[in-house]
Amino acid sequence: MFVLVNLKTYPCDPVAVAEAVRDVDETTDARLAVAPQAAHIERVAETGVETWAQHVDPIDHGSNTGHALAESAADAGAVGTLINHSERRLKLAAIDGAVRAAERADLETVVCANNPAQIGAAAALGPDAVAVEPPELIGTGTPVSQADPDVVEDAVEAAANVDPAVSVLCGAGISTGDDVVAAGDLGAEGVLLASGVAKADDPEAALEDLVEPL
Ligand SMILES: O=C[C@H](O)COP(=O)(O)O
Repeated sequence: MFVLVNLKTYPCDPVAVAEAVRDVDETTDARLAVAPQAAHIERVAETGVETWAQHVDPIDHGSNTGHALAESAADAGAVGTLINHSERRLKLAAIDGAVRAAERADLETVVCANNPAQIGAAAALGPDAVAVEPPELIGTGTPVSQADPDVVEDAVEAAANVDPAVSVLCGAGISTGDDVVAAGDLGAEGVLLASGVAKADDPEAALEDLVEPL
């Protein structure tokens, strides 16, 4: 299972969480990675943890003030990027452009979507993976794998119908090892999570619980 920890803009210490993710990664067969704010990518990557960007824009080098250039994320140490997170939505053409920009910079891609229909559309754009996240469950602590298992199974089916090479993650409310196991049982190859680790009093203990059954 792939466990991707998104730090969003939570007021955690990104390096401390990164070190916790790195240390727990060394204890498990699961693949762990962390997605900090753009300004923290370099410091986080220097810890040795697998580091992802939270977003890149559909742009190339040039006149694009304030945009996130895929090559800059890669230069800072990112190896992948989220695209179209529920909190950073893009229009379809921009999602396509962002996937192409990430490919140009050799970044792995996870395109997020709200529901199975959007997952099918996202898979058609050829990312490495898609992540289904019902927005109403994000940050609630109520795991999508238990509260809305159909959305995960339907997302897995929708992606497979379009492109079986695109793997499926699920996210929203996931904070325990049981939640991750449930996600895997529904066909997800990984989970995207944030508050369960980034807002935990002890992120390393939260991560240990997440990977314990894997
Ligand atoms: O990127 C992470 C997702 O939005 C899930 O967030 P959450 O784990 O806080 O529900």
